[in-house]
Amino acid sequence: MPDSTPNEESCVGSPAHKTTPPGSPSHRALEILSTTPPGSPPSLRLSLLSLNKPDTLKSTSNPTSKVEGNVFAMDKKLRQNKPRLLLMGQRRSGKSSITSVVFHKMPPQETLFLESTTRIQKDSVRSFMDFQVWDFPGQLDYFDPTFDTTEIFSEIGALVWVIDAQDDYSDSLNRLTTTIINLQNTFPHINVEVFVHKIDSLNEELRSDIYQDIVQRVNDDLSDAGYINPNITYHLTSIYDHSIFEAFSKVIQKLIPQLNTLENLLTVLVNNCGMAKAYLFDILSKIYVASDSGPIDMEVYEMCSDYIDVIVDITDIYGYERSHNVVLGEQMQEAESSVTVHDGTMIYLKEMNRYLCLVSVIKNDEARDKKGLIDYNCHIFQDALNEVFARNWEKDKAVTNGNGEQQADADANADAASA
Ligand SMILES: Nc1nc2c(ncn2[C@@H]2O[C@H](COP(=O)(O)OP(=O)(O)OP(=O)(O)O)[C@@H](O)[C@H]2O)c(=O)[nH]1
Repeated sequence: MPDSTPNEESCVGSPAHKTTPPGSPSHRALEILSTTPPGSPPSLRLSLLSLNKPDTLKSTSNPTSKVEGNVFAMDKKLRQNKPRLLLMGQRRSGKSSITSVVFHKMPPQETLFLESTTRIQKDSVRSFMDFQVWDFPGQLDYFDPTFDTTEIFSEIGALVWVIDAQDDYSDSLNRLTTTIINLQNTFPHINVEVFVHKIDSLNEELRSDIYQDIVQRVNDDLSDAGYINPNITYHLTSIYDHSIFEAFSKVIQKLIPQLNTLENLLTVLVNNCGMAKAYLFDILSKIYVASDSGPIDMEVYEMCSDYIDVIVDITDIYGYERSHNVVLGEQMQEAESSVTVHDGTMIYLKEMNRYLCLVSVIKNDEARDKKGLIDYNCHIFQDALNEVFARNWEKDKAVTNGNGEQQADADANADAASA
């Protein structure tokens, strides 16, 4: 199983120097572009301290019943283990294409040559959060007594049901509702995410009709079976545009316990820097982990997502090899880049750690002229972010000598082997 972790060495190091160290008087920099009263402490840190508490999947009810026991087990396992995304649906609906495009950078056209999946394909994704993606063969009946359904569904983060919108989807809907009904007894809290897929060749009107039809039929079937307001989210997707990344982002975000914290941090950053929008992206998959509280503009999102490709491509060609054991001294370790496009909009990208990068859009003239300040604020944001995740890779980073990196790689290989 390939390790989908982005390679730290593929990042471009900016020749710029680190700005004023935290704790210096210019900590007030955050306030210069903001309405925060002078002298306030950095609000990013305050947000972090007040919000950095796991707040999902808590249950105080009696764990003796089977269902409640499962909720507890899921809660515990999701925190300790890698949550699983199960990709299910009919044959040729596009499941393997989705994992190949999102997690393996396969160009969409090449999915035409993918062979049908015959056994469960398990991908282990190592990133800001480790998770697994299980691609099920379309014909598999996982409620067959020979399958251990508890084993399959117990550590599940989300069930992603892929429907080919260009085909007759009646059978797929029947299987979907049967699956949900079967799971209701043992795992009632599972997130079901329905991808109404292959919408690229459908016009707007047809997309909307098919979407409505699917939602209606699933709701009707489930309410006939006695389930009102099932926990299902629908997404219109295609591997030929950004919609599949957008949909996967939404699925992954539900699994991040720190999502509220991240969104608050980004909102503070955006407000203080005069940014129009900011996204925190997973560099390898281009899934966005969080964004500020402003509305999502697909055009801006696509621009930010494309910009990551530009930087990663340039890095592949011109980036330098970083030796694990060399101290970089004053030089910034993070990639950083900005470009101003035809309408004066600035796109600003900054690597946050080996997995995540911040991409923001700045339209405000005053803000654009104060890039040094934005750099500084992003450093504060970076510190806060790394505290939120407080992960092993940060410990590795701190160990600039010794074998920290090799140990991390060994861990990665061990994980991949066991997956
Ligand atoms: N037009 C279009 N075709 C797609 C899209 N996604 C996948 N396909 C095509 O759908 C076909 C089947 O895709 P697969 O990914 O192999 O389907 P699968 O669900 O994994 O199939 P099984 O392995 O048999 O279960 C391929 O020819 C893909 O190129 C999409 O978004 N739009």
